[in-house]
Amino acid sequence: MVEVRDLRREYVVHRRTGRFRRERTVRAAVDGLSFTIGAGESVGLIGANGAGKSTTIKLLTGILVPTAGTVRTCGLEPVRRRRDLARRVGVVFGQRSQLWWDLPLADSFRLLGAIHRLGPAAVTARTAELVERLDLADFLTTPVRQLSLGQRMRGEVAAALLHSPQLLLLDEPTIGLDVLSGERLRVFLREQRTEHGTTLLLTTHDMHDVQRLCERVLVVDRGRLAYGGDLAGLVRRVGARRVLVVDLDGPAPELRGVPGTELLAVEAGGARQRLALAEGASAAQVLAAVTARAPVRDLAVEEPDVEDVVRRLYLGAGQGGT
Ligand SMILES: Nc1ncnc2c1ncn2[C@@H]1O[C@H](COP(=O)(O)OP(=O)(O)OP(=O)(O)O)[C@@H](O)[C@H]1O
Repeated sequence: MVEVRDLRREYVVHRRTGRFRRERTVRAAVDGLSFTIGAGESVGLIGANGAGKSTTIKLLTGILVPTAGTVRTCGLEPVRRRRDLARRVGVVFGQRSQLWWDLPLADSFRLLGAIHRLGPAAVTARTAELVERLDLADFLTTPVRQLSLGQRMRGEVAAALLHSPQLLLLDEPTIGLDVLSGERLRVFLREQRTEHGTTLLLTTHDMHDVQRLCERVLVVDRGRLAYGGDLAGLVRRVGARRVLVVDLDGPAPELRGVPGTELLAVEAGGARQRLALAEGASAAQVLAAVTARAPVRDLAVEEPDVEDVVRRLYLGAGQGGT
C-alpha cells in the first residue's frame, strides 16, 4: 500500500546574516527513509517535533516532491499521479481544515461526492452511513466555521472517507480533542479498518492513539527511521514506564522507597505525587503500600508519553541500540 525507499526531502532556508547578506542553508527534513506498509495495516508515525512526520505524509500524497528516493502510494507515484491517487487515498490534517469553511458539512459532502464522481445514490448512502457512525446529524447543516473542534474533526474524517479510500492518512487526528471525543474517533477508525479493510497511517503525539489504533509504529528521528516494530517492543527497548498519579488528602511526606516505584515529582506541597511504576510492578501492591503511608483521595495511571518514549529511545540509541 505504501513503499518508501531512501526517501529524502530537503528544504532551503534563507537566513539574514547582515544588512544585505543572506545565507542559504539546505536542511534535510527527511533523510534516507525506507519503510513499507501492507494493505489493511494500521501504522503510527511518531517522533519528536520537527522529526519529519508531516513532511513524510506530504510526500506520500504528492503535495511535496522528493529530493531523492522513491515513493509509491497505492502503487502510484504520488506527484505524477496525484489525481488518480486522490481517488484511493483520504487525508486528514488535524491542524488544518480541508472543508469549505462557509458551507455546512452536508454541502461539502455533496461537493466532494461530485469531485470524486460518486453518483447521487452512492453519496446519499455513504453520507448516511458516516453521519450515523460519526454522530454528525445534529450539526450537518451548520456552517463549518461554527463547529466545535471535535465536531469539525468528525466532519473532516467523514469527508476524507466519503469515497471509501483504500488508505487513510491522518496527521495528528486527535490533537486538541477532549478525552471522550478523541476516544470516539479512535473507536470509529478501528471499525472502519475492520469493516472496510482501510489501511491507516497516522502521525501523533498521543500515546492513546498509538495504543488503540496502531499495530506497528515507525519512529522518525531527524528524518531517519529510528525504530520500526510494535509498541510493546518499543516500550521494552526504551524501558518506558507508566506513571501512577496519587492525590492525597492534603500535604504529605514524600512517597520515597515504595517498592516497585520511583518518585518522579511532588506537587502541591506533597498533596499530589507522581510515581513511575517499574515494569511488572503490581499496581494493587503499590497502592496498598501508598495507602499505608497516607490517605489517598484519588489516583490515575498515566501511560508513557510519546515524546518521553522517543526521548528515551534516542538516549538508548546513543548507547548502541536502534
Ligand atoms: N516549508 C518549510 N521550509 C523550511 N523548513 C521546513 C518547512 N517545513 C518543515 N520544515 C522543517 O523540516 C523539519 C521537519 O518538519 P516536519 O513538519 O515534517 O516535522 P514533524 O515531525 O511533522 O513535526 P511536528 O511534530 O512538530 O509536527 C523541521 O526541522 C522543520 O522546521
